[in-house]
Amino acid sequence: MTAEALLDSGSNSSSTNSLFSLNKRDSYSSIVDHYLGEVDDESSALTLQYASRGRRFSSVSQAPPQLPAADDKLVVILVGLPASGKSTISNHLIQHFNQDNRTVHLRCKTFNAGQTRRKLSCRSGVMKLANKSADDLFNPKNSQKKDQYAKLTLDQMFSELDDDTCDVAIFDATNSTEQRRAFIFERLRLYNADMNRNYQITPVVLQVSCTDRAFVRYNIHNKTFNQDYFDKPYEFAVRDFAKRLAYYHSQYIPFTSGEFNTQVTEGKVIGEDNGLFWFSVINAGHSSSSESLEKHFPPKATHYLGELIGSITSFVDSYYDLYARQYVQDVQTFAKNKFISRGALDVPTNSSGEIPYATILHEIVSDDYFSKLN
Ligand SMILES: Nc1ncnc2c1ncn2[C@@H]1O[C@H](COP(=O)(O)OP(=O)(O)O)[C@@H](O)[C@H]1O
Ligand SMILES: O=P(O)(O)OC[C@H]1O[C@@](CO)(OP(=O)(O)O)[C@@H](O)[C@@H]1O
Repeated sequence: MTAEALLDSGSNSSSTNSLFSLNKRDSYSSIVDHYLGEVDDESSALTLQYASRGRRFSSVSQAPPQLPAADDKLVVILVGLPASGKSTISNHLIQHFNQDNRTVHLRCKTFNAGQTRRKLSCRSGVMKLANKSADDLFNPKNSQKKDQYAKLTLDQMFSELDDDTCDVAIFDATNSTEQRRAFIFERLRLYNADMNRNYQITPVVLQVSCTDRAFVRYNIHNKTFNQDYFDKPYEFAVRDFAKRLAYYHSQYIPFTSGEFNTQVTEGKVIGEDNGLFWFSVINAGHSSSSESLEKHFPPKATHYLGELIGSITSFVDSYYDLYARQYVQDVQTFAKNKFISRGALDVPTNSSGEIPYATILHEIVSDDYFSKLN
């Protein structure tokens, strides 16, 4: 099945939104241009069939440890529910790469599907409210619409990797279904098999999960100040985000070793084995993984790839100590407080100009709410 068919299968909705009625093969840039009136002649549609070729990884002796091998790129595929900490942890990963001798020279960039959505659908800067379920992007019935933003973001990512403007690309989306991830892996294999492409890309899955209810409440609270919700009343924002999260829970399939093995096998079968790596951060590193996380090096892995994977391994292993202690303290402090000032925003407050957030948060994101999540 092709990458396009993979994403289209399983989705039975048809959209009337003009963005989605554009030709599937329109690139991110051309669609952004269409909407924002910017000029950019980039085209990154993937239309090829697999064309197997020899790997172009340099041998160990050719690749100085501090420098990227000429044709090696890394894509970090984030997997995790909304508000699990994906964007925060990926920013920390970039900070870590910038400080690690092995990776300090790398140009890292995040490609965020949520930003693409906001850029294209919140043109006034404000997220429009869905009046009916057919307009609600996060309702699983409308997953095809959300997939379009992910596809555009991926197009942009491949285009920038191929233009050599970054070495490590982080694909920041929930990527919460197996079907979505199969699509991404398929796109990566197509890229690697394309004789006209300049690089070879190795995928890394970074699964981020958050099961601690105090962490989830704190994270949702912080989400209500982001670009989707800054203009909306606190209670509305919490309710809307909680609904979004419940939708995601209803279709979330975590990455597993079974899926890992399937993807490794697929790469070998078509002769495009670029390796695959899987890492996991649970509760900001406060909990450890019960699963055996997997590393599959490609047949001609370079020293450079080994250094990169070593750097990510040390990041994940020390994540809590180096990046999350303050966060855990903040969650504890937050759990003790009851009010917050919401600045000049026109939202209901008490007589001191504060929002009784704890009451609202615990009423909506209640223990009952958690127990009903799938
Ligand atoms: N590891 C973490 N360190 C610090 N803050 C975090 C962490 N994880 C989550 N948060 C808080 O939760 C909020 C939501 O996290 P975010 O990274 O945006 O989640 P996601 O990208 O999965 O939707 C952040 O704005 C931040 O305040
Ligand atoms: O397409 P998926 O994988 O769901 O991911 C993109 C979506 O993730 C979200 C989930 O809330 O990310 P973000 O919080 O970064 O804004 C949405 O904004 C965005 O539309």
